[in-house]
Amino acid sequence: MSKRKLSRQQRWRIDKIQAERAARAARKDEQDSEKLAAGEYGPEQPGRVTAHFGRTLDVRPEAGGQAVRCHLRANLEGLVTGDRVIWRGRQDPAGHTVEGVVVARGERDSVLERPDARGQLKPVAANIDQILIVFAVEPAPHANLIDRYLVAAEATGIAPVLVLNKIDLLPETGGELRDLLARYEALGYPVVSTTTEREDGLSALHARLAGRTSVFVGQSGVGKSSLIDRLLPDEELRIGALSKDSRKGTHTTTTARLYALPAAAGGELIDSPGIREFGLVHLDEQQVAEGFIEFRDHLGRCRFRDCRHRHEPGCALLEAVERGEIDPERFASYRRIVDSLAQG
Ligand SMILES: Nc1nc2c(ncn2[C@@H]2O[C@H](COP(=O)(O)OP(=O)(O)OP(=O)(O)O)[C@@H](O)[C@H]2O)c(=O)[nH]1
Ligand SMILES: [Zn+2]
Repeated sequence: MSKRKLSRQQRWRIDKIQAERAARAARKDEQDSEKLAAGEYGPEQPGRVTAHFGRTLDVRPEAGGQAVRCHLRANLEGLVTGDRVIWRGRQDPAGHTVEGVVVARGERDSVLERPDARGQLKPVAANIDQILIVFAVEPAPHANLIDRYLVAAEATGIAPVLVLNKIDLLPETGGELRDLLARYEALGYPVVSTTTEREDGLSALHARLAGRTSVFVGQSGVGKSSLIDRLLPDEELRIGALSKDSRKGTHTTTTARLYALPAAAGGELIDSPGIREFGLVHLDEQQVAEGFIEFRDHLGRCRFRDCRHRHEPGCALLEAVERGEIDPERFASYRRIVDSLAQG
């Protein structure tokens, strides 16, 4: 980034704005302390962040019920959708919780990050149990594309699940796609087939989502929106209402949102346009190799510590391919991804 020189005038203005902002936050925090001390807020209770807008966020009580608009104590930073928190609610005279204050953040099991405008990784959602990688009979996926998504998912430590959508378009025999999927099932990845064109087309997916927090990712046109619309029929209106809000300029950023699935078995979905684009992140060569799960047993066993698994003698990966322990197509796919890194 080019270094921009700020005039003294600009510098002064920025300092002034920042000072005002800090003073405002301190004032708010002081008011909170007074209210907390005066017992205006109820007891501490667990909750989960369902949306966030800067220092304001929506928290759904663990005990159930509607999300409550909350703000953060001054010492808390960087909360994202999906975070577990401890918060306290304030009730109006009628006994409705009207607002709240978040006092602590819970431990995170996992976090999904995205590069911001400056290319710096920023958390966008937390406590996700599985990444559903959606692909479809049409447009047909390349094996390499699936591998790219799997590698990106493995790098987050969150379990990937492959979702094959539009199976209504599948030819009788199943064809190449079935063989492709068998390869991933053999590696231990769960594969779920879906179609939005049949009444019961989502039953296997429902079973997968139950009791877990999931995100959907995948290429354009594979049917993510269609699947999510079917899973959250009641949310459609809410999403519509929200986008009307943002047109008025209330919330200009598109935050990730956490939705409870209406299905009896429960489960949660976190969704945002940014999350759907997941998979286009930059990884290094080591992360790519580790993202191929069947390589893991062989990594670190090459003769040369800095082996790049190309033509080096004593390369444990090449030997595993030779012995048939690693699928040559997966190895070729690994190569292609590493080569594309060099170009990017
Ligand atoms: N035949 C068939 N078509 C489907 C199915 N699911 C979705 N479609 C169609 O596929 C097209 C793309 O679906 P979308 O839900 O917009 O796909 P998307 O992944 O959200 O795409 P982006 O918004 O571009 O990321 C639409 O015309 C859908 O009607 C399915 O199960 N079977
Ligand atoms: Zn090697």
